[in-house]
Amino acid sequence: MRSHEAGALHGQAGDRGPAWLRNPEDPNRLVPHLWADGVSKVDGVLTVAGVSAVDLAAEFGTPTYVVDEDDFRRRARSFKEAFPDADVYYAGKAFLCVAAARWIAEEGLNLDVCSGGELAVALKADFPPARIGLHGNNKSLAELRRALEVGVGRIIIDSFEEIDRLRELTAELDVTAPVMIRVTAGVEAHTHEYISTSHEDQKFGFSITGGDALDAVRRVLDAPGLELRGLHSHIGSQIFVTDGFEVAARRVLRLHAEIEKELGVALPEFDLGGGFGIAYTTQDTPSTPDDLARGMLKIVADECAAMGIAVPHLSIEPGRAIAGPSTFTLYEVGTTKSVALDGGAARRYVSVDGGMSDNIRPALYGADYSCTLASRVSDAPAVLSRVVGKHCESGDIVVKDEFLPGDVAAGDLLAVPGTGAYCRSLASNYNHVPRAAVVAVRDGEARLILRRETEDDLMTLDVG
Ligand SMILES: Cc1ncc(COP(=O)(O)O)c(C=O)c1O
Ligand SMILES: N[C@@H](CCCC[NH3+])C(=O)O
Repeated sequence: MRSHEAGALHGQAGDRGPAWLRNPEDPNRLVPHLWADGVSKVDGVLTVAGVSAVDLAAEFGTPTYVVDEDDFRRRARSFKEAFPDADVYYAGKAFLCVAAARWIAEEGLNLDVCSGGELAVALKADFPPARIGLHGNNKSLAELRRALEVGVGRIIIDSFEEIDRLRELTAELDVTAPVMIRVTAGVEAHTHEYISTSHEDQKFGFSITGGDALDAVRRVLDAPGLELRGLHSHIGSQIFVTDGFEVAARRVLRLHAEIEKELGVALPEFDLGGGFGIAYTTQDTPSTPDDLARGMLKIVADECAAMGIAVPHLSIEPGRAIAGPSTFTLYEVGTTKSVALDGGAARRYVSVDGGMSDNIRPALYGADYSCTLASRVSDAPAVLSRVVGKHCESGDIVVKDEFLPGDVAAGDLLAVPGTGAYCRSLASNYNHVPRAAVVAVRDGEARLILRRETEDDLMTLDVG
């Protein structure tokens, strides 16, 4: 893992020099760590698990998210193997559909859902409810009721109102709800402000320093239908600097120990959350699950030993680190333009047939991506290019700066790696563009797992 300066924004624009200061990479070769295991180039054509991008575009159209199923499964398994004594909850908000939920179940992971909709997908996939955790800072009564009725394994409480709602619902349904309490440890996660969740001034969790966390613990312990399993801390997403996890673990374990000493309750569990960063560009060098496990398990063990408490049963919630690298988005180029810049330089704009409706992350967080020509070999000199979408926004950027062969033209296919997390799940219908399809590829076979929306789908909602 590379070391970072505190405060740098990783995977977001601004954490590295401008692309034009870097050397262009050979456009006919891939930088392996940005792509799923099964992806390579054969005579310039991108292939995944033995299927060519040209064939995928012909069969499924573009834009399409293409998942290397084995890569997704391998990443899920590698968290399980690195944390053998912990429960690994895949964070479904990163990407969820029935097929993905089944892969997660088959690889032995648990599932974190954060809405009634995600819960419904999990249930449609026959995901065992006891292995599901329900998150959310504003769960509705209906969502809580459904979770209790189907018997989810745990509900992560995020507000005082939720404690009252659960108290009433558990009495009405005559059930006991296993719960965790989400706390904010007051740490800086060194990621984009919008995906940072453990500083004090934000909406998630109960503050430890402000005393709400202990208050929530008392109230839950007082509620007859609630069984408090432990504390939960999630400090943010796309994090590379592991100090944040360490500080948070220490602070939460101190509260855990205080609960044992002051209230006489030894909580059996502790959830460390997710947030592990992935490589979007050549500048990002993420930790492996093994690295993460070594660091996090040691901190927990050392801290518990220092405080004289038993090590609680741990859980983690990786989302992006499982789904993100498994997928690339395949686009077709429609138009190109060269624009003169101050100082005599030019920028080449390459427009593709998707954009912020299938990947809002560049517009929302200034996130940086890379891309490659996927449909042919090219010997044309590389030109600094900006890949943009088809939406009516100048911020509709897919890849801010990339060296692409100067002959890229209408009809070429481009592929953007690392789009498995928070792209389809954050997709929109902006400009009434139907949401893109998701195709899983394994052993030379491509299978549609989420079909493309159609204009008819959009019209069904418009009741005139
Ligand atoms: C509570 C919780 N757990 C897990 C995750 C997954 O985060 P990531 O996809 O960065 O691993 C999130 C999202 O940030 C979250 O809010
Ligand atoms: N949507 C964010 C991550 C949020 C994680 C959920 N709390 C991203 O794309 O980076």
